[in-house]
Amino acid sequence: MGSNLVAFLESLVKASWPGSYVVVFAVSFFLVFGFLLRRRRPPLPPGPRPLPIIGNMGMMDKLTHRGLAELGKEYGGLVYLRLGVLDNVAVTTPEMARQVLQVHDNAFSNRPATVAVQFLTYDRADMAFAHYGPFWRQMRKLCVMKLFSRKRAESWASVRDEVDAMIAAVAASSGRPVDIGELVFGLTRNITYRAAFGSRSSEGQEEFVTILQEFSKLMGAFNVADFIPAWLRWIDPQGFNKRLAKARDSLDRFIDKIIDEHMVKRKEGRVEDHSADMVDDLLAFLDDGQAAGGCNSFPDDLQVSLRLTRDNIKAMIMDVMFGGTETVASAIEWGMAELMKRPEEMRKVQAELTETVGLDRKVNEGDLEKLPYLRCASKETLRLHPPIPLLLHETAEDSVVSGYYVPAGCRVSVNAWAIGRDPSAWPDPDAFDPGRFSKDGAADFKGNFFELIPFGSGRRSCPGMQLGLYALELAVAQLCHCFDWVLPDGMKPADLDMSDVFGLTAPRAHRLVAVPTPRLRVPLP
Ligand code: HEM
Repeated sequence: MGSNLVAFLESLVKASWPGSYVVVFAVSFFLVFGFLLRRRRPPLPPGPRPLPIIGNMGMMDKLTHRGLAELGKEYGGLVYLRLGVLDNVAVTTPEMARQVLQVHDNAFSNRPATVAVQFLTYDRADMAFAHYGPFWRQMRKLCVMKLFSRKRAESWASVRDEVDAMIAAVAASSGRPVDIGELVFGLTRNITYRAAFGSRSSEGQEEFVTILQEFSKLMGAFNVADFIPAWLRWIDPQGFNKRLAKARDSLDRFIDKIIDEHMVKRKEGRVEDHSADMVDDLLAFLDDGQAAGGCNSFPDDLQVSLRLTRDNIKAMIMDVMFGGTETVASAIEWGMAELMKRPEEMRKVQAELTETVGLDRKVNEGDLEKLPYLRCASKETLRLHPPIPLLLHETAEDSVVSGYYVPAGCRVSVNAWAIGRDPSAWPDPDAFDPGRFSKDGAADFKGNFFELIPFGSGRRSCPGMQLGLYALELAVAQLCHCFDWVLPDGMKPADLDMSDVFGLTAPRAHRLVAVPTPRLRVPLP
């Protein structure tokens, strides 16, 4: 290759074409400059040797939280993989997570998006996939101050009411096996649906669930287009593009109708602050010449510059549905499964509930902060089973982390699952032991304790954390307080299967089924 190039340059000079000296000089300059630059650049992080063109695509089955944790043990906390044309780095230790999410957070705060995600989020018109920048900052403010804030009565009321409805459904099945997985997935879907659209009608919900399922399949599917150069994507050998267009059309039809109904309600002045849902909140920013007014009671700095399109509103609603449904459902189901596998831990949680709440009423919101062991059990559940096992980030610029070069546009997977089970951070890391948190007061989710990052840390951390924790703790508290549970068909706790499946979230591979019997002295409604 080198000798061919030299021969080519010589032939240019021999041809004595007037421009040839300029071409020879320019090519030589760029070769020497490129060589010097690469020599001065620190090495890429260690990792398995990539093959020409396809890189490490032969190891696609390793790209799960478990597979990447194994690679981390072999190569260290920062592992480099090349997938087709894409640079990838996996982060598997608390210290490397701190480097990426805190020390170099400016460079690591973009989000990667597959072809499907890009299309289904209306070209990153949402917050979760928006690149870090002014638009994302304004959306984030809107979420933290309004959509998911403590003051937003409708979201919190929907958690309370829906948990009560779930407890009534369990009471009606007393003495018979209950599919807890199915139950809690329905619970969180109802909570987010109602918080987003204000409606409890199950009629529209079924259509919406079908749309969500198709979105979820498309976002998680393997698509060749993600690994080839952009100019070749039109080939679309798997016929993905048609399915993507159809899925987005269905969402357009569904949400446009809801937006239109909400706009009529706003025009007629029928929206009040306390009953506003997320569509109402977002419509206050719609760029249709009639923004503001109605239920808009935002802090001044938010009212200044945020103007949304219908696409922004649709994409944002999908963020809430995806961000708040499977994550919370998976955490509740794992929490209940761990407590059933360790009956002595279930007894400790129930003893605390009996002592604090008594057996004559259900748990209410105010009780939660007086239940420290329940909080420890929630932390332990999220340590062992972070609902989003890989936090997906992308670099905005070239960086050097712990002496290794990470190029701009590199996809970064921070392995929250591996970090929660890192043996140098957690003694006996695979054991469910809530008591470990009673001793360690520093272990919280505020973002500075990198050994425990189920909600991420830093700029892109979860804005729905308070709402998610509230739903998780209220549901687990209510299920443990109102009922005693045994596994069906004489199954022993030790036989309960605890395997998971890998996707954007990591739910249980097999749904948790158990038999409830009432525990309170008062009848449940
Ligand atoms: C147990 C419950 C939950 C867990 C464990 C969880 C976890 C996470 C994680 C790990 C991230 C990414 C952090 C990062 O990349 O560094 C995230 C982001 C996000 N979550 Fe949650 N989440 C939960 C509940 C919720 C709820 C209830 C909502 C909304 C109602 C929500 C909305 C979001 C959104 C919109 C983002 C994107 C933030 C951004 O990119 O700036 N999450 N969540």
